Amino acid sequence: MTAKTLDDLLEAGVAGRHVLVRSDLNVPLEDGAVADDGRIRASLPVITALADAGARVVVMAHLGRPKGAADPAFSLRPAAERMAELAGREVRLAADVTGASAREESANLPDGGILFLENVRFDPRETSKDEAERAALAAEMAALTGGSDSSVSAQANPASPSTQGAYVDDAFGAVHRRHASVYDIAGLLPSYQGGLVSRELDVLSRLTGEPDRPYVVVLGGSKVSDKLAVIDNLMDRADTLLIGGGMLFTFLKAQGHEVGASLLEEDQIPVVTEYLERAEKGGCRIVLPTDIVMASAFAADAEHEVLPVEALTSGAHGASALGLDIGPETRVAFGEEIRRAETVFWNGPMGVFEFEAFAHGTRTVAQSLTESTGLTVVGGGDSAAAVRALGFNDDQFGHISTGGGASLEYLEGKSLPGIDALERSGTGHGMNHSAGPDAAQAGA
Ligand SMILES: Nc1ncnc2c1ncn2[C@@H]1O[C@H](COP(=O)(O)OP(=O)(O)OP(=O)(O)O)[C@@H](O)[C@H]1O
Ligand SMILES: O=C(O)[C@H](O)COP(=O)(O)O
Repeated sequence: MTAKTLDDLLEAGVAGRHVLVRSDLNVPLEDGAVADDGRIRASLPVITALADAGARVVVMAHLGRPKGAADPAFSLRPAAERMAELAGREVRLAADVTGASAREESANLPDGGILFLENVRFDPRETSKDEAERAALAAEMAALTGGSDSSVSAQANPASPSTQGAYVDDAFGAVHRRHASVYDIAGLLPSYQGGLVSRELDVLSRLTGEPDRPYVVVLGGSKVSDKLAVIDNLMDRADTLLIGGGMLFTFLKAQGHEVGASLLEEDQIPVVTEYLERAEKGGCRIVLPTDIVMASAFAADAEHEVLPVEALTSGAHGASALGLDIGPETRVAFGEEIRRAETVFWNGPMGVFEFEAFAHGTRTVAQSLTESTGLTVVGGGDSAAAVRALGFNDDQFGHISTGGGASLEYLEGKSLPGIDALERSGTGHGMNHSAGPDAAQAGA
């Protein structure tokens, strides 16, 4: 089962047609402005390629997690404005998702025009667990492609080839969500995989297939339980796992060390112990830090000292001390492992990089990736933001995944609803397309 791609759609011809594009424009904002435009830049090529080919491009995206109602703090306006700057052309923004404004703006969109719908999560049906609710919203979204007669559903509309709509999913960061604009919509229109999704899947599949060795996975961050399933899957594939960030303290605790007030997930200790035993029996090496930066408090200016891991056993550092970064000896060791690797996947900062005093581990890992001659992949929203905040450029890495949860779920071997929906659409199974040239293609 393969999904149809953007090239298939461009070949079929898009001039004068409405094309709904789902993008992941979930970017951090600071004082109402876009703080990191990585996801906007990554979404630009598909949108401009369609507009350049004469499509009427209707972009759907979410921002943050508003509570199913319009909330100006989560408006896509800053993202639309940034997109307009980057694209050097007008980008219009509807005042709602599928309401009167969206219908009117969409109907009046000229060939080559770009329209953003408002944050799709302003409509509670977008993320609803109720399939019928999601389906109703998806039908309204699909109807936006039907010209001015928005009351005609996409299924019922025997649209002529010149007006028939299409759907492109380019939101890799959201493909793990069973949401109306990601999943349900693909059952209503001829659907295509965007170039960003194709590229992400292409790179990430090299990590689950036959990666060049040594294959080193660097894991950090703060969500220990989220990442344990990834460790389970990757232990059979990677040669070495380097463990840093908040998650390392559950490993140290499992080895009998005292970790004070450091991040700890006590209930995961048996799981972690099993991983350490599995690693000892051969196969994958799990490399833990040999020294830690212990701080007196979780603060940018907290007093701190470097302690060798053995010194943690006595608990002399006190119950309120907490580990906020890997130490200098560990930085050197991790750096060497990374530079020797032919394939590196990194997810999760090594320390609290937001505080300069505890950013050294993350900076060293990022620097070492840039010095590696192999394939280097950075995955995870915070990890991508960290490398940029620390002054690195995207092109210093083989690939910076726009997906956090999505890339992890992919590496865990989970099926991704957004991808499944496109593949089903590609084979025509369970689809309900309107007639037209793409309907024939979708059933091919
Ligand atoms: N020792 C530590 N103690 C507490 N927090 C830590 C520690 N090391 C790293 N962190 C925090 O981990 C956070 C990032 O973790 P997370 O697991 O969310 O990363 P990610 O997977 O890249 O992001 P996302 O989940 O958004 O895709 C950062 O905010 C960082 O400050
Ligand atoms: O930031 C992300 O990982 C994606 O945009 C998905 O966002 P979500 O976790 O709120 O669904």
